This record gives sequence, structure tokens and C-alpha cells, in this order.
Amino acid sequence: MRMLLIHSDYLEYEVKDKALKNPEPIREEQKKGRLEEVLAAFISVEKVDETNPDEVVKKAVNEIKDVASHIKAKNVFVYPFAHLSSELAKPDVALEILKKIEERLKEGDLNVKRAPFGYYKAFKLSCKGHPLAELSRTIVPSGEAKAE
Ligand SMILES: C[C@@H](O)[C@H](N)C(=O)N[C@H]1[C@@H](O)[C@H](n2cnc3c(N)ncnc32)O[C@@H]1CO
Repeated sequence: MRMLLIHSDYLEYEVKDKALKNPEPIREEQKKGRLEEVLAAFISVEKVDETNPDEVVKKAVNEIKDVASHIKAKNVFVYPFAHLSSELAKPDVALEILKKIEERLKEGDLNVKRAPFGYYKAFKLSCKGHPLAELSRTIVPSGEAKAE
């Protein structure tokens, strides 16, 4: 899994079109979304994650919580983003993993949204620019060497 973490004044998105034949079904109110003072987690789920989804979910949640507490962000946006890797996991596996990350984060005291999966989306972001405002993380199941 590859994550790009951006601390932003806000993140807003608008669903434009289907990017998969069968995108995640969404309600009207999910076609647009916005959070203020947010840690945006742009996530590419990778093939290697299919070997142990539960472990990568746990590691991703820990990383996101750790960064959120350091930058004192109470809002997190889980954002499916297929552009951080050339070895993407299958969509059905990726969606399940992203849903689990959202659920686990919600168990804590963070306010969490997840952007819809399987769509082209317009989005606006306002990176804060402090030293911890732009971070990336590579997460793999243990026992898997990550080819650089
Ligand atoms: C396109 C761009 O504007 C938008 N932001 C986009 O990326 N859309 C992606 C994700 O929502 C999702 N998706 C499919 N596979 C994956 C995967 N392995 N990991 C994460 N998302 C995935 O399916 C869409 C097409 O790849």
C-alpha cells in the first residue's frame, strides 16, 4: 500500500464520472464532500496487500492515527487514489481494505470521511506547508520484501 498524507486547510471533492465499470454505489449526498482542517490520506492499495489485508489495514490505521496526533488533526479523509503505484490491487479487494481503514479509524475519536471508490473526481486541497504537512508511507504485509 502507498499512502500520501497531506495536512490541509480543507479537502473537497466532486464525483464526475465512473472510472470503473462497477463503481461503489453511492447516495446523492456522497457525490460531493468536504472536510476542514483535515489530514487527507490518498491511498493506493497494492497487489502485495492481498496477501494479508487485515495486517495492512492495522498498519495503515496506526500510521494515520500517529500522524494525525502529531499534527493535531481531528478530521481524516480516506481518499482512494489509484496513482501512487503501478501494481494496484483488484478493485474489490482495494475497496474492502479502504472500508476497513475507515471503520477502524472511526472507532477512535477522529471524525472520518471516505471519498467514493471507482470514480473520476474533481478535488480541491490547500496544503498547510509546515514540515509535517506532506508525508508518504509504504505499507506491506510482513514477510513480503518491498521491491524498490
Ligand atoms: C481516477 C481518479 O480521479 C480517482 N482519484 C481514482 O483514483 N479513482 C480510482 C479509485 O477510486 C478506484 N481504485 C481502483 N483500484 C484502486 C486501488 N487499488 N487503490 C485505490 N483506489 C482504487 O477506482 C478508480 C479508478 O482506478
